[in-house]
Amino acid sequence: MEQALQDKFAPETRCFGCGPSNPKGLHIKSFPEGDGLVCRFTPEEHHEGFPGFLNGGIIGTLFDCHMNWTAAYFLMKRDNLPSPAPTVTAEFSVQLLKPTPSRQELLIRARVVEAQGRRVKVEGELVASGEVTARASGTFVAVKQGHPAWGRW
Ligand SMILES: CCCCCCCCCCCCCCCC(=O)SCCNC(=O)CCNC(=O)[C@H](O)C(C)(C)COP(=O)(O)OP(=O)(O)OC[C@H]1O[C@@H](n2cnc3c(N)ncnc32)[C@H](O)[C@@H]1OP(=O)(O)O
Repeated sequence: MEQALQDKFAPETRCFGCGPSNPKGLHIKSFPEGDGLVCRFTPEEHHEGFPGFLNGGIIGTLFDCHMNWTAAYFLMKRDNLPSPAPTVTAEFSVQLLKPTPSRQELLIRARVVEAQGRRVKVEGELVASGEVTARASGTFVAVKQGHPAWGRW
């Protein structure tokens, strides 16, 4: 199987949601598929909000990181960069449509809906057993040299 973008481009990073090197992180894995990226994530019991259902903040982190990588990968392709652009989250919002079951594999899809310069808008959805349980949208910005995140991935 092809490597996840996080493992291929940023194996040393420690982001709570997507850093492969954070021993306490979620270790999400994003893969290009169709016109966006997909991520499959199986929660653990300590990610629950109530028994059998996922905590809303964890859902937010899944979207935050996966949409961030969607923006970073989009900019890499658009601008012919050697690696994903160093993007940070400027804003994002999540709609929790129904409780998300936590004891199964979940699918998160994301795609770019608008891009201008360094700013990329992304939309995402979380699917459990074929049902969309949450949606999200966000704005991600590629940072310039001098930003605290520059060169830290
Ligand atoms: C080997 C290499 C491997 C590389 C591998 C890379 C992997 C890449 C994936 C990483 C994945 C990590 C995932 C971590 C996810 C976090 O946790 S990131 C941490 C949380 N986020 C932050 O700390 C960001 C804090 N905010 C900031 O630093 C700054 O406000 C920002 C977002 C960089 C923007 O500041 P700026 O660069 O000065 O940009 P600015 O000129 O003000 O705005 C640029 C554009 O964005 C728009 N914008 C700015 N802020 C906002 C906002 N809040 N809402 C809407 N639009 C906004 C502006 O309107 C402007 O739009 P245009 O006028 O150009 O159309």
